[in-house]
Amino acid sequence: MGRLASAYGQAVSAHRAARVHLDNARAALRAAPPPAPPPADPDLVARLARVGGALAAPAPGTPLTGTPLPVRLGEAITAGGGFPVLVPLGGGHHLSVDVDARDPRAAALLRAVVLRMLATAPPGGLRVAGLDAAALGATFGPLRPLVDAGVLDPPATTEAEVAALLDDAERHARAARQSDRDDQELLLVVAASAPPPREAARLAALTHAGPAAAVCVLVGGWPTGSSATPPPPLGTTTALRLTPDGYAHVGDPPGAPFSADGSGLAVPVLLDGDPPPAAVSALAGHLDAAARRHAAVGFAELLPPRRWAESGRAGLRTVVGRAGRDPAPVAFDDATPHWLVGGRTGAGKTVFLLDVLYGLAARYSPAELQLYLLDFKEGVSFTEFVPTERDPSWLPHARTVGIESDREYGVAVLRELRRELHRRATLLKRHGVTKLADLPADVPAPRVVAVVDEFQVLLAGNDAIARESVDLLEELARKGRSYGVHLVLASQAMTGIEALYGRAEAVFGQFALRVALPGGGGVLDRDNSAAATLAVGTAVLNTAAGAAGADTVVRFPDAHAETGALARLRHELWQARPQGARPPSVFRGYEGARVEDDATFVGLRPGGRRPLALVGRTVDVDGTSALFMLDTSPGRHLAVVGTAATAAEVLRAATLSLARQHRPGEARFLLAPLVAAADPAVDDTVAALVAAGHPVERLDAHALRDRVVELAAPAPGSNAAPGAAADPNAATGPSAATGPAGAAGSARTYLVVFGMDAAAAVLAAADPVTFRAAHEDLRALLRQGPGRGVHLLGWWRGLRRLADDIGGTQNRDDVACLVALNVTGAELGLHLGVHDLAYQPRADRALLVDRHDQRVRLIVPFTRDGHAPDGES
Ligand SMILES: Nc1ncnc2c1ncn2[C@@H]1O[C@H](COP(=O)(O)OP(=O)(O)OP(=O)(O)O)[C@@H](O)[C@H]1O
Repeated sequence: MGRLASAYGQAVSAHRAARVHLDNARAALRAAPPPAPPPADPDLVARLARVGGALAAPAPGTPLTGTPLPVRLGEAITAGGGFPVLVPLGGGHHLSVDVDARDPRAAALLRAVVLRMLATAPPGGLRVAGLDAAALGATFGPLRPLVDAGVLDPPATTEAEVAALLDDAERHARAARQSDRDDQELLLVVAASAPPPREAARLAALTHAGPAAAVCVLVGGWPTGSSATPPPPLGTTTALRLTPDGYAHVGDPPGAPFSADGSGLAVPVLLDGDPPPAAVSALAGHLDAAARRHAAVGFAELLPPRRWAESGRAGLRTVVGRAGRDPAPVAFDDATPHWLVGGRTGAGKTVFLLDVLYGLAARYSPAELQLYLLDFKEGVSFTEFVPTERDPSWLPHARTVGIESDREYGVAVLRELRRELHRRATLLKRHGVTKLADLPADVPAPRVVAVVDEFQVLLAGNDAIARESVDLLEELARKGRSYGVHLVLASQAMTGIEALYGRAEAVFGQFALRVALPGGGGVLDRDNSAAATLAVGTAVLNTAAGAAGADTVVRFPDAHAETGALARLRHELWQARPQGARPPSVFRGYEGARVEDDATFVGLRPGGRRPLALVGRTVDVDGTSALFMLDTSPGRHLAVVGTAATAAEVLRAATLSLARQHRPGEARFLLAPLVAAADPAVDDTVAALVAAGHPVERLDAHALRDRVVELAAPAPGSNAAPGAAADPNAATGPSAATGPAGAAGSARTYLVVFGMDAAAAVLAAADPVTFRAAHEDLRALLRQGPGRGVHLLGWWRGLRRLADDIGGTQNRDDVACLVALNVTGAELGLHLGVHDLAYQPRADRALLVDRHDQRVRLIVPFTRDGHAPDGES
């Protein structure tokens, strides 16, 4: 109230100042008395007095769009005395002056009217846009403080700027007509001079648009009366003509004429002059503070009065900020099932998504809403939704969260969503309905919102991942509407995505809601420039898949600036989580994997029938353990291939996981550290095996050869010989646990070779007596060893060397378990005889291939803390 009173005070002082000016002007004119006023017309005087009474009336804060506001232009000079002259402006009424603002009287009048209207409008209720090609903006110079306060746009002076201003005004008019409300912001277009014919016609059209368009035009240089090239007619406009004697003639205001015959006010009018600079500054200061208060949208505005009170059955709705002074709603429903969000980096995309996600999470319980969150960029977009050491809370709606995700993880999430679609299809069929909304109320069916930030990463490159992603996105977009699965695809660049193998329309046609943040105009139609001038913190929402004319500009709160409020809300929702709720499965692309943290590893116990060799964490939705089952089939051996020293880490993890499945003495471990790069991993493995009580033997290349020969053709009577332990899978009970390290009684033998290729020469050398190379024994061992409980786990530093050892790629099934590190997809495809193997070698990733069950998986290989990911041997 205080603010309003003060605004009113400003207005009154501006009026007073104008009076002082008037008196001064009068004094100046005294020497040249006014033209003889017409004989006193009691009727006119009475009418002017009535209108004059209204001058005191306009209360500050009066909306200017619904009904016109009487605005003072100056004082009528009559024989009976002076009266203020008021004309209606706003509410669909306009003003023209016959000379342009290069005439100081016209310029001063335009400025005075702008100031009066600003002083009367509610804060944020009036925006002023100026055109001044004739004086290059000088007309608006004295109003500079209003530009700084953000209520007056810097005047348009060039042809392009004038055209852009008119674009903006027309957009404003269309949007206002659509929203059709009384308290709509009024756009005051002040043309200091008439623009060229094309633009003049557009300006004139605005005056015909009616009150609902919420535009008021003040234009100078618009001749009245006859002229060789008459300008386009204006609608609902009071025409002002400056007369050479220093006075003005005021035409009849439409709807409230001064004259009965259309001749206008019959007395000369002394126009008000410039408002004093102090009044301009004071008003600007007031409006600036008010505008800032008005512009700041708080995070609290996005939240509902009660948590989890809404049902998502018919769709999801939230508030994302403000459009003008109103809450800006957004929805995932039949009309806008999927969203496409664009904005250059730093435009506030993450903030916008956080606003939406928290808004939804506060309205809908986890029984109504599930979130799948996927981010491909470096950053922290969704980290706050997952538990950390510092903050154990998580968002109970979140099912999966991918941070700095791999493309393979992205595809895994999309596949999981497709499975969800299929589950829902079955559910709907069972209930005989075709839409989620038609399911009986007691059937739980939460809506799913899947957010993919920087989704263009998924589609980059013409590879198998890109092709599968497009297929999945298309299917999800097409069926998601009926099944309550909604996509939000966000990107900083739409270029390149448009191609989408010619299926852009099939995919993006379903994305009815477009959100353009600064620099994100690419999500709108080519001819829709609504996002061209956005500032950070604002966005264009378009509900017609980007088509021009369906745009709403919204301001959304800076969630990053209110981390405390966000954390409080998250904790509140976390505390309210349903009993038994599990935290989301999290994939952090930058994080290594430790076998000691693996749930399967922790659960391993002696006594299992088929030992598992754990090698890493699968890049999938649940981060499942990547493992091989070492059963008795020929070829159940592990080859880790590549020059990266990570291979030694993988062998360590595999060995330690196998060791957990045997009681001391049930298995023996023969370790051959043949390359220096493996030494730290070997030492650690040996220490762990010994500490667990397992027999361990270290071999050099020659000892390795001897063992290979021995294990390929075991001595009669050895437990490892055929027949003695016919089924090693069965020989894991306590009765089989005999003998110390290396004893013949071991039921399992693991030959772990760190740098198998370093033994190639020794294995290839022919025995001087038998002329047989140990390579042949190796191949026999590979085929027959598993049946006798003997498995080889080896690191080969290249695929060629592996192929040489096994006797050519045709024997590839003799080492059926493969972990490929830094070998190329093409090389690997050649080795495996597989075309189109999408694998890009990179740090901290490996490809798991199991020849026997046709498994191919991207994994994060197990390493120890401090292991340098791409350390090459
Ligand atoms: N509504 C807002 N009001 C004020 N500042 C904002 C608003 N939204 C975002 N910002 C500011 O803009 C900056 C960038 O925001 P944000 O991190 O969301 O951008 P982004 O588009 O996700 O960028 P990137 O893609 O590079 O991560 C932040 O510093 C943030 O505080």
